[in-house]
Amino acid sequence: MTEKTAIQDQIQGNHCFGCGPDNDQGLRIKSYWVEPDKSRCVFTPSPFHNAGPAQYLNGGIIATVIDCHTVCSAIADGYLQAGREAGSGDKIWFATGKLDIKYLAPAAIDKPVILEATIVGRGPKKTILHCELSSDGRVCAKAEVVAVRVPDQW
Ligand SMILES: CC(C)(COP(=O)(O)OP(=O)(O)OC[C@H]1O[C@@H](n2cnc3c(N)ncnc32)[C@H](O)[C@@H]1OP(=O)(O)O)[C@@H](O)C(=O)NCCC(=O)NCCSC(=O)Cc1ccccc1
Repeated sequence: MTEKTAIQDQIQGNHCFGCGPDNDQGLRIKSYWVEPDKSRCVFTPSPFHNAGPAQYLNGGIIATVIDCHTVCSAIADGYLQAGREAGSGDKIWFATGKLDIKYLAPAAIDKPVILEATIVGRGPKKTILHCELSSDGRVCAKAEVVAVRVPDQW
């Protein structure tokens, strides 16, 4: 299930600030399946992504990369569950319904953060994921995300 092409590069028409290849001002994160139901993303912050203290990563950026990594994984999983290649045919689109984050430790601004998302539940209209964000070998945030299926014209 490990793929060389990022999930975001298989999905068409994504202008999202966090993950859209079509947003040239955005973070443009890239996510990859590493196991069935498990995806990974490495994001390298820029110095201006900092929190109040210059050495730490901003909490909103942390939320954005968790949101985008998990929702893109839900979208890619939607294609898998439908037995279709990601991005093929009618668009499968999910939106963030719930994003519940525990910030456990500060993440360094000058080190990559690693995100690992696991699909823990699927319903007809929603996918539930857990995500951990680590920096320098330490878990800095844990999240539960509910991604909700929305119409393709959403
Ligand atoms: C679509 C929805 C989230 C839910 O519509 P509804 O008509 O209410 O949905 P419906 O009643 O059909 O429920 C279906 C199932 O879902 C469940 N469930 C629902 N809500 C919640 C909840 N809050 N918490 C927990 N669960 C919830 C509900 O219980 C039900 O479960 P069931 O099947 O009974 O077990 C709507 O409130 C909305 O548009 N919100 C704004 C979303 C938005 O702007 N997000 C930010 C922008 S997107 C982004 O940035 C990411 C991105 C990146 C790249 C690319 C794409 C995306």
